[in-house]
Amino acid sequence: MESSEISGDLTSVLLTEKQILDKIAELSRRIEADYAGEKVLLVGVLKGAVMVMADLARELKLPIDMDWMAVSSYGSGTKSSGVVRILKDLDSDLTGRKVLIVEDIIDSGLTLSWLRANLESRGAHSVEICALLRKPEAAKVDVDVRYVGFEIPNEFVVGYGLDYAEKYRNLRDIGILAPHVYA
Ligand SMILES: O=P(O)(O)OC[C@H]1O[C@H](OP(=O)(O)OP(=O)(O)O)[C@H](O)[C@@H]1O
Ligand code: HPA
Ligand SMILES: [Mg+2]
Repeated sequence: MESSEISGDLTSVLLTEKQILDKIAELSRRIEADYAGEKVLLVGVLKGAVMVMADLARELKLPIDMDWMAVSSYGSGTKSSGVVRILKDLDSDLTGRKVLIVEDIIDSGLTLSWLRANLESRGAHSVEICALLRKPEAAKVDVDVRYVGFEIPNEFVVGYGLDYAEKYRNLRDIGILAPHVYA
């Protein structure tokens, strides 16, 4: 995307590509220490988590499997509907697996609290969460997250996988979406 096309759509850049990649490296070192000698199943939550998943998976010096699930609670707006739908299920059997859910953002927490319960009910050995971003002020339910990259203010953000109406996912930085875009 041309920066001239989107510069007016962002109020500011919140996190640069470098800050994001440094954080993913830091989280990877913690994950490697916690799962040393074990095989982890990374479960990426489509579509927002594709960039985090791609960078985290390549940064981790651990044997991993990767699988994907697509759930949606936002439709095309900026508010969670609270109703989580499975759009695409996992291919893997979770029995006895050490599962690490990889997410871009925890906003209300509704998606992840539902997803964790869903995956736990499939007989996984453990289900932990790695989320690049969390908005503490937006939490509607408490989610126990082992690995969090950044706590961010309660603003709608886009880029690095995060969209508004399917746009902006390919921005390398994460920026705050200008209210005029969705007003
Ligand atoms: O904590 P919550 O309030 O539940 O919000 C977080 C979820 O919402 C977004 O996904 P979305 O459902 O918009 O789908 P997408 O990943 O395809 O963009 C985001 O990627 C998280 O998965
Ligand atoms: O701030 C956000 N940006 C993009 N997608 C999202 N899904 C939940 N919160 C957000
Ligand atoms: Mg998502």
